Amino acid sequence: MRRSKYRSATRQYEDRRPARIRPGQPAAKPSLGSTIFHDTAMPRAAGKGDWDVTVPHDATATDGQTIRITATYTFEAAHFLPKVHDGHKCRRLHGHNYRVDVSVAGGLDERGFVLDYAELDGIVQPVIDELDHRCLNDIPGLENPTSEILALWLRSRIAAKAGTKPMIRVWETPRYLVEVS
Ligand SMILES: Nc1nc2c(c(=O)[nH]1)N=C([C@H](O)[C@H](O)COP(=O)(O)OP(=O)(O)OP(=O)(O)O)CN2
Repeated sequence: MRRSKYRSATRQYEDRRPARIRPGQPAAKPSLGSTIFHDTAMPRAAGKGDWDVTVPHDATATDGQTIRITATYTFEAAHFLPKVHDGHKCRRLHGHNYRVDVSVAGGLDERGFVLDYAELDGIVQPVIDELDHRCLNDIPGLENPTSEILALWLRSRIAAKAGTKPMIRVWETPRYLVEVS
């Protein structure tokens, strides 16, 4: 019973799926009070009917709100910092399990998305793959791969592909974070 409901809801969703939207494309403007989501696959609260999510006001965030989505990526890489002093431990080759958070802000499109997470992944993951299991110093632009320079490098690569400037956070370790916006 639950499975057939799910299939039916999936078909409904696919029928209503909008055309692909590029990042930075102007947001559509839903009318005030419009219902943006209705999914019969969602569980129902007893006696309360289907769950409708009703937009309480203009969903395009033109009233000063900032809506930002963030996706997190990880990769492992080696590096050394050639510009620190001779005795600094980070001058020696060593490795990190990096975490990168990529955030994009904007108005909502007709789907109610700033950008589909999957579209963001399609832009960012190939850039992350260029870094994974590499010595960062070998990559053009990362000859001195501090977290700060890595964050700037990532921002410029992702901005070129996305058409919008993301906020980047690079975690070299769970305690050390660089943020560029
Ligand atoms: N502002 C910055 N300072 C430092 C950077 C940097 O990119 N920007 N990088 C380093 C080194 O890469 C270093 O490896 C950082 O990690 P580390 O000090 O090793 O931190 P750990 O958590 O790994 O420390 P342990 O106590 O050795 O486990 C240094 N500074």
